[in-house]
Amino acid sequence: MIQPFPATPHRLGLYPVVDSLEWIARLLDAGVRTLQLRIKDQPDAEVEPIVQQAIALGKTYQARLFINDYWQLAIKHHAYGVHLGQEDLDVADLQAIRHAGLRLGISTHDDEEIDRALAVKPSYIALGHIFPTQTKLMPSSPQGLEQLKRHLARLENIPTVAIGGISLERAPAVLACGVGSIAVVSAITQAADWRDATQKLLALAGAGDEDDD
Ligand SMILES: Cc1ncc(COP(=O)(O)OP(=O)(O)O)c(N)n1
Ligand SMILES: Cc1nc(C(=O)O)sc1CCOP(=O)(O)O
Ligand SMILES: [Mg+2]
Repeated sequence: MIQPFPATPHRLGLYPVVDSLEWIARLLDAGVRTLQLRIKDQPDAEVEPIVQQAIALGKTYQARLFINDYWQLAIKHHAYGVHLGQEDLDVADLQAIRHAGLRLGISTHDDEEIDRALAVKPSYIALGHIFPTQTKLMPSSPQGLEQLKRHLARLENIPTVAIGGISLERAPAVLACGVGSIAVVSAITQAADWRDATQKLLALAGAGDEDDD
């Protein structure tokens, strides 16, 4: 029988996804407690010191820092968790991640991908992209809120994260669907006032259910 990945709080709250140590530091200082370091397609040697420092910072704030893609570095430096996409599932050593005690989040974009993700018994399932996004070139169409609701109905027993085009204005409608977390990039990193945007998003989504970590 497949062992489940370690649990996260059921509601992960506001979940910024950022690409630098500077962003990690300022968001932790602003009260964010679930976040992701997402650096794309760089050599491990360049990424390793950033991953290492980000993990150390996350621990200082007792935050839930997920490392995107670089699962070996996440294991080596004892991250809270790893986030993987469907293609990553083809190559990552899930057993090694599980044995190391890291949480695992998995991206999904349709029913088939949800089936595949559930079979791995991850810590959370991400559902995207909900709205059009400028941040990443997506091969699929936006799912919209009705599709999100449909997915959530079958995912009551696992933490869920919505991602893709979630702005401050759209966040209340996404959260009203019952999802436990909203992952955002541009709503914070492209905001005219990132601190104000972060506080407003934290007020809407919360920082996560710290008590049941
Ligand atoms: C919370 C969250 N959801 C989805 C993604 C996308 O992950 P992936 O499909 O692996 O694509 P890249 O981010 O690696 O381009 C994510 N990073 N975080
Ligand atoms: C990194 C990523 N993954 C997605 C998915 O659907 O899997 S959407 C996305 C980008 C999200 O950025 P923004 O909040 O700026 O739209
Ligand atoms: Mg990935």
